[in-house]
Order: sequence, then structure tokens, then C-alpha cells
Amino acid sequence: MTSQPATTLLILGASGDLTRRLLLPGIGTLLASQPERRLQVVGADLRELDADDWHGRVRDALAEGGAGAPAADAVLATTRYAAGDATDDEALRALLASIPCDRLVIYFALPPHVTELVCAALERIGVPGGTILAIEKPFGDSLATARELNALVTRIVPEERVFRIDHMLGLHTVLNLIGLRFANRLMEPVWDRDGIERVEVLYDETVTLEDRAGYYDRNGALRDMIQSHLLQIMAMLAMEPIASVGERDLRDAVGQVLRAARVVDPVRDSRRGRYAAGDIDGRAVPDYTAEQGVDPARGTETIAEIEVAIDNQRWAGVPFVLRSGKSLGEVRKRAVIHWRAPAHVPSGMHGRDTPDKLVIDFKPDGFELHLTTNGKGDPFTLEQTVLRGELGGAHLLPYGEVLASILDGDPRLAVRGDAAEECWRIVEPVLEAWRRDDVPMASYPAGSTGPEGWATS
Ligand SMILES: O=C1O[C@H](COP(=O)(O)O)[C@@H](O)[C@H](O)[C@H]1O
Repeated sequence: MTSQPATTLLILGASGDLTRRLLLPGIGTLLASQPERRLQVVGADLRELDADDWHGRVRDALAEGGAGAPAADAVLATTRYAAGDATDDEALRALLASIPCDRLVIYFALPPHVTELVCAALERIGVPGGTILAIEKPFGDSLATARELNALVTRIVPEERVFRIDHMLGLHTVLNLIGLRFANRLMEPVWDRDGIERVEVLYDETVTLEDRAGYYDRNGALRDMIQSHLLQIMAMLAMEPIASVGERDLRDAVGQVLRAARVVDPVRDSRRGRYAAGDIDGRAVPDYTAEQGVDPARGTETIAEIEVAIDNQRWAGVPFVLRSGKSLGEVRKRAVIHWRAPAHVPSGMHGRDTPDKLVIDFKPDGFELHLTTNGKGDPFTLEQTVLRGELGGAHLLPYGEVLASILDGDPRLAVRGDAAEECWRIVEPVLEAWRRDDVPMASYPAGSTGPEGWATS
């Protein structure tokens, strides 16, 4: 690491919420565990920020991430903020010229349409050799715009230097799916349609809008969580065995699953809902449409669920249910693998009524294997035993992990262009059905388990 050349991280959209809440603390967590990294952080945005304000933001976020001196001091000594319009060729050229560095990472913490405008300007003016483009989600806002953006960015730099950010790929529990599945004799032989009945990927959050109405109200749960993160997690759960964890093997396997995935009947296989006034842990939450910054006419959903079919030999007939919602009563960020019932339980054994399952908790990390065993007392009754464990320890926050891979130029934790397009292809029929109002908008009180009748694991 010490031999690594200094890198400049140019953050476009630096005055925004994502930079403050996730990106800068991610740098903090990275420097906390790898203080030898040499990093200059330049923030840029339309909004005017004075130097003290920017320094304060960077200082607080580095501390929040756990960076200590001298690593934090080194960043604070060189960081600066530039106000300007990065969609304007001359302003962007001047900004790039003011950053003499060995390696440049341009981080787009911007909405997709602004990212596209900045990329168009970069194509016209050019970027220094070796530049990496790191692009926040959503990557485009439809299949068509994702295709256009892919074509545009790969005219600026080659695909291996385009990092489409998905911080779930930095979650060590998600990465651990590779070890869990492929480094054990136990799992893989039953990891298919013969062993598994149904798979759920759930991302239930208690958080509400967190002052992000400007972003969230335009996107909703399907675009915000399922189109990006949950489909990536699904691909890690469903991919074929890989020969290596090399970039090509890993991302080819992800792409292969996504290409085989579809929502068979978008009306039957999707659900949406929106929270109404309620209470979460004693905190009163208003109806979503009464939240500041929300436009009720948009009809944005705050919970979404889709059932995905993977049309290949391993998974034919096994539903993958992906669901995510906000303002729920309980945090559940997990994958649940429901095993099939055994072909035959010895006659004379009784009492078994719960199917076996494997629960993989992404946050907080852990797993539970629910197994049927002989019960207490009468030795021929059956009951469930739960084996619990952790899936290795994270040493970085997911954003730190993702940033480390960007700074190292290792695209394994980033979404490849074809995968980004496939994810849009999978959800677009659902978005169309919802636009036509073919799927009703359910309601659920904030703090509840979700709309009535929605299955939960
Ligand atoms: O990308 C996003 O992720 C968060 C959930 O991720 P976590 O790391 O906080 O568990 C979600 O709240 C947010 O709406 C979404 O944009």
C-alpha cells in the first residue's frame, strides 16, 4: 500500500447528502484501517461552500468513520472545495487542470441526468490517462438511459475503469456468500431446485425519508433498493460455481444469472405499498404524502416486492422474492433460503411442522440454520434446532470497502455495465404495470410489518 501513488478523489455533488452521510465517513473508515493510503479529497458542486464549512464536514466525517491522526490530518491538509458547474466544459476543464495528480478518481454523487451531462462534457474535453469514473446509483433511470450512459462512459474510459457503485457489494456478509456456498461441501449439493423451495431477499428498514425526499420521492422502493442492490444480492445467491474470485469469473457469473432472470407476470408477481401515519419506537411518523418534499401526485411506493424467476436448469420453478420497504416496525436485512421438505420422514416420527431454512443476516451480520432434529422427551418427536453463527468480521464499512476497491482499481465490487442494464430490463415491465395502475397501492401504518397479508419470513 505504501508504494501506491497518491490518488485524488474528486467528488462531484460534494455538498450533497450522500457525500456527508456515506462517502466521507467511508473514507474515514478506510483510513482508520489503512492509514498509509495517500489520498487527496477535492469536493465540487454547484453550491457555494466556504473553506471552513467544507473542512468541518470532512473533519467530522473522518472522525465518524474512525480515522485517526496522522491519516486524517494528511487529508485535511490538502482537501479543498470548488464551487462550479461541472456540466460546463470550461468550468470542468479548469477544475481538472487545478488537480495535478498521479491518479484521478472522479466520483459522481449526482442524479443520473446530471451524471450524463457531466460525462458528455468529459467526453468533449477528455480526462487524464488512467482516470477512474465511480458512478453512484441509480445508473440511468431506465434501460434506455442506462444503455446510453454505458455507451457514453466507455467512450471516456474503458469498462474496467468504470465503477458503478453498489455498496451492498461491499457488505462482507454478501461477499461471504461466495465462501459459504463454494468453500463448503455441505451447501452446494443442495443449492438448487431440488434442495430449495423458495428464496427471499428482504431489506426492511425502520428509517423513513431521512430528509432525502428530493431523491427518494422520484425513485421509490423498487428503483432505490430492488433494481440495484437486491438483484445484485440475488445474483450472488444464485450464481453458478466460479473457478476463481477474479473479476472476470465473478462478474460473468453475476451477469449470467441476471440474463436468465425475469418477472414472469408483472401484475401477478409484484406488489407495492406506501406507509400511512404511525409510530416507530415511540416516534410519530406522518403519512408518507405529508412528509416534507413529497409530491403526492407522483404515487411513489415506500415498499415493493417482486417475484423473480431464473430460467435455468438450477433454478427453474424456484421463486426469488425480493422485497424492501421503509418505515417498518423491524429492521430485517436478510436472505432466507427455504429448504424443501425431505422426500420421506421415517414413519412413526411426528411433530415436525416448520420447514428448515437458512437465514443470512446482512446487518447485523450473522446466520441461523433452522434444522429439524429429534425432540426432547419422546425421542421420536421432531422439533427445530437453530444453529447460530457469524460470517466473519467486517473491518470496513461497506462504503469503505467499495472505496478501497476503487482506489486499488479493482472492479470486483462494482457493477459491470451489462449487469446494470439487465437489472433495468428485469424491473421495467413492473414499472410499466405500475404506471398503468394495474397493481393497486397498498397501505401500511408506519411501524407495522407492512401491508396486511404480505408474507414475511
Ligand atoms: O442505497 C441505499 O441503501 C440504504 C440501505 O443501506 P444500508 O447500508 O443503510 O443498510 C437505503 O436506506 C437507501 O434508501 C438506499 O438509497
